[in-house]
Amino acid sequence: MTLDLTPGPVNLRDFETAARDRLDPVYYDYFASGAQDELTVAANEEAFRRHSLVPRVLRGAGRPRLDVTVLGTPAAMPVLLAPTAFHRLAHPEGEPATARAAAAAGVIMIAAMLSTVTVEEIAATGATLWFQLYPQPDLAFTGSLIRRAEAAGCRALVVTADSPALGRNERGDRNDFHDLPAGIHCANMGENGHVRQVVLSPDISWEYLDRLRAMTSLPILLKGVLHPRDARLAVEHGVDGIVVSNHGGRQLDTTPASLDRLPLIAAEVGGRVPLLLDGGVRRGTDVVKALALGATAVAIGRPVLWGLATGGEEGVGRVLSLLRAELDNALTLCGAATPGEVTGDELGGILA
Ligand SMILES: Cc1cc2nc3c(=O)[nH]c(=O)nc-3n(C[C@H](O)[C@H](O)[C@H](O)COP(=O)(O)O)c2cc1C
Ligand SMILES: CCCCC(=O)C(=O)O
Repeated sequence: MTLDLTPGPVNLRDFETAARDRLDPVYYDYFASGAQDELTVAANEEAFRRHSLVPRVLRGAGRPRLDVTVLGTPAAMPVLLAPTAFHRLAHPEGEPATARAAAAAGVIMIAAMLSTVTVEEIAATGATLWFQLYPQPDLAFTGSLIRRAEAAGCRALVVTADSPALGRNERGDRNDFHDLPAGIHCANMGENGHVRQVVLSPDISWEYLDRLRAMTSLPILLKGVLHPRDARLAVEHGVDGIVVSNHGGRQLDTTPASLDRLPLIAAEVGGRVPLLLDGGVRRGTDVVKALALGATAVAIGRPVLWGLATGGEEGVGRVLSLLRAELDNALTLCGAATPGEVTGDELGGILA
């Protein structure tokens, strides 16, 4: 017997390296890549580096509490699992393994419409779920998905608005990766023995959103907002929350970092609805910066996939516990007692 003394991943970036070592390179590229030159992918992480945190001292704040409630859903920390498609490409157990880890960590998982296991089976893990929807032009079908998500116990609907078409992914082109492998399919899209194609439609409009609003009493979040005027329109159209996001740089390349849009959107929305932010969150300090700039919570996409690819449920659990420990440490060092207490006052200037 050999004793394995390798420490294993100690932060979220280490998990990417570990996952790359294990994954089929084609699937690694699918998860890691962004659109075209991947400028936005890089910008998302870079934006966090440009901000500094200025701690307050001697506040006697005690150990911070990390729990939050977002649109009525309690969570153990202000970090959600962003919706990401096709978890069975990362691990044979797929989304249920992710969901079990989310449940153990007490965090909200946004289940992707394009999951490789049905929303009912993901919900059977007992995880707290929200459901992400790509609005389908077929409203009746969209309605049936919403009914299923509601029946499965999902507590909010996250409508992805940044995908009137698929972004141009050149790593996928180089790898000729355009179809799921045999045995893996979009499980929620099954209908009378065949699997429906997902439609990403440029015809979806605010009017469609009004129809969705009338179809469910679940809170609706609009995901993929970068322009303050769209944030205002979203509020006017009765949306309950906004996810400031550029889809992890996978849709329109050269969009600004989502973090850089957050203050503008926070100013426009003025606290009328909670804001979530995703894109490039890799550190507890990143979470604090997003909170300081106006987010109620953040979501992480790729790090969850790296955890899943590396160690299934345990890997995702480790990613979540590392980020939790980092957030706890960062809040403590900032002198903050709760996530809600972090304000712009805690944030230094832009260094770049
Ligand atoms: C492999 C992959 C698949 C994704 N699938 C979806 C999806 O099905 N629906 C969606 O709204 N966003 C999807 N996203 C975007 C994420 O929800 C999120 O916006 C993004 O990953 C956040 O950036 P991060 O990966 O830097 O944390 C996907 C992202 C990745 C990396
Ligand atoms: C057809 C959409 C694919 C899932 C997705 O959103 C992504 O890979 O970014």
